[in-house]
Amino acid sequence: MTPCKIIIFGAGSIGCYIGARLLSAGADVTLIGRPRMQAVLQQQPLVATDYQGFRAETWLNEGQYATTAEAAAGADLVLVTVKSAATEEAGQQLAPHLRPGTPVISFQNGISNAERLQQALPEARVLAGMVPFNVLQQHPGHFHHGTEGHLMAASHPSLGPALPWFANAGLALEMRDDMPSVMWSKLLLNLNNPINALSGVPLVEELSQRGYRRCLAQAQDETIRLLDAAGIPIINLTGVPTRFIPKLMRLPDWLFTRLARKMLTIDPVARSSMWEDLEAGRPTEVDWINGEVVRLAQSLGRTAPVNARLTQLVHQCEVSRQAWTAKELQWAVSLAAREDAPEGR
Ligand SMILES: NC(=O)C1=CN([C@@H]2O[C@H](COP(=O)(O)OP(=O)(O)OC[C@H]3O[C@@H](n4cnc5c(N)ncnc54)[C@H](OP(=O)(O)O)[C@@H]3O)[C@@H](O)[C@H]2O)C=CC1
Ligand SMILES: CC(C)(CO)C(=O)C(=O)O
Repeated sequence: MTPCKIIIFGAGSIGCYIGARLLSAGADVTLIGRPRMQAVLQQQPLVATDYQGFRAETWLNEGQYATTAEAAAGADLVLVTVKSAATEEAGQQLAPHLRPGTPVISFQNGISNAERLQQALPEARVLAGMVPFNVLQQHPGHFHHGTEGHLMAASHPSLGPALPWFANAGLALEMRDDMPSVMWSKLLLNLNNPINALSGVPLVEELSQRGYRRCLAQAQDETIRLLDAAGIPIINLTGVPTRFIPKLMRLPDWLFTRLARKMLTIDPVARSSMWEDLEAGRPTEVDWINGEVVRLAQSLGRTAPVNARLTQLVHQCEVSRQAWTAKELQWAVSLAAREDAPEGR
């Protein structure tokens, strides 16, 4: 295989998991992250597990973890795995160290991260990427992949040397020519992030309650209408056709649990990355998830009251840490939709 120096900028859940898998396949990987993760990984191996029984433990040597972007010098590929609020800073720190044309994949949720990263890294070739699965840091240094799906990124010849390393690591990376559709279709699934974060319970427990599912269905329906108006095709990323998901969400619990058995084969401990942010007292990515829907609506001269309300509730929760029962949240979301409806509708 062609040697390929892979830098992962953002040693958190996604960065450490992907890094651990690539390292376990013998890839040349350096993680760039905070000193607190470095301290953990000096005391114990980096552990990656998945829901299918995979487990890898890797003791990192000195060169495999760095706390500053200088370590990115000579990179053949950079994966950016920081949260959306840190995108510009990541780009600014990496910029002086990358060779012109270096491929950089933004493995981040939301719509605009790759574009924002490209602005901060004008000499690099920034490509949008998509991580469909959930990764939770179960213990410090132990990253667990809890749901199905494979990685996708914008197709580009510069990724050629890296692809066999991903395949060997059991992390298929699919090249796509329709990333706007991939990213918006993933965002439709991420609309559950604020609901999961506000519920305060694991994903399985939240999705088992119809009230929470109805909130998700309302946010998704609102977004699908806007995507149709904007002419952005929606693709299927799970076993259930994406357009059918809101209908599935509205079913009564007894029927939902029967029909969505596969969707609920999520690890009982898995939660959304937005819940993790709230729990850690960090600002969330809600402005880059529901906020993108509000901006899309504005660009079309329309409104997105459900997504606007969820954005507002998450910002409140960043301060108050108030959890919402399914009934309370459903009431708040329905009220927002009704207040926005023109008279007589
Ligand atoms: N977790 C998940 O299951 C999934 C997440 N995603 C998406 O992937 C992206 C990454 O998420 P996730 O891995 O959960 O995020 P994490 O917060 O776990 O990881 C990001 C890490 O990068 C660090 N970091 C940020 N800026 C810098 C910097 N300048 N220098 C060094 N380290 C830095 C952060 O430290 P600090 O916190 O101190 O800033 C943090 O440790 C997000 O866009 C998310 O939405 C997509 C699919 C699933
Ligand atoms: C995988 C999924 C959809 C899990 O909620 C996610 O993207 C996240 O947590 O940010």
